[in-house]
Amino acid sequence: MNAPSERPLLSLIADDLAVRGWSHQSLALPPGLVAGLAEECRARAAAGSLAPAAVGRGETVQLREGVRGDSIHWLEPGQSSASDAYLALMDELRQRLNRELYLGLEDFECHFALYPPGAFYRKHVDRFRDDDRRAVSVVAYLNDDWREEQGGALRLHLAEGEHDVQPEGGGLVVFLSADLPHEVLPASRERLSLAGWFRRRGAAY
Ligand SMILES: O=C(O)CCC(=O)C(=O)O
Ligand SMILES: [Fe+2]
Repeated sequence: MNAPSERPLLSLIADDLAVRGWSHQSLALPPGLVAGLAEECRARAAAGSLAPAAVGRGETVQLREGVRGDSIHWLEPGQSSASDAYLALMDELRQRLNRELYLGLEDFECHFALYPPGAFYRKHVDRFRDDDRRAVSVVAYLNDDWREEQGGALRLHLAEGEHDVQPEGGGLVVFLSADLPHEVLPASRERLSLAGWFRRRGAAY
């Protein structure tokens, strides 16, 4: 087994980001972690602690069902062992990206997202107009046995055309937040994920 500092997966992601600005790794997360995170997300949903997601930030924040239909819960350190394990892995990735790509990533913010059947997130970029700290986006999927005909793909609008990623449990998508328009297509079943952002220090106003 590789020591954490040697994890080849993290280097693959760094290489992809350097070469083309995005990376998709299937089976990136251990199955036990995926199961624990999915269970936590469902339990929080059942307890009513997911809130309808907003669009924008600060004074421009808006709830827009016509834009995105997911409900979310922000992760806090110490909230559960599964969440802490995920945050620890993300911190390893942050350090690796800084070491290999000199990105100067300072912190990570991340939320569970639950898209009910039919929900979608229209084409967007993740960097806010009034806050440019988000540098790298990371989405982890928590869905067992996803089938393509169930919809729910993450559609990346790349310079060379569209590329669809299925939200299969354990998969991880990483991309440069400022550069890549993307959208979540509606699905016929519930769709669980973690969406997060590595941030640089910056002048938010
Ligand atoms: O869940 C996904 O595949 C992407 C979600 C997304 O684009 C976002 O939350 O900004
Ligand atoms: Fe996004």
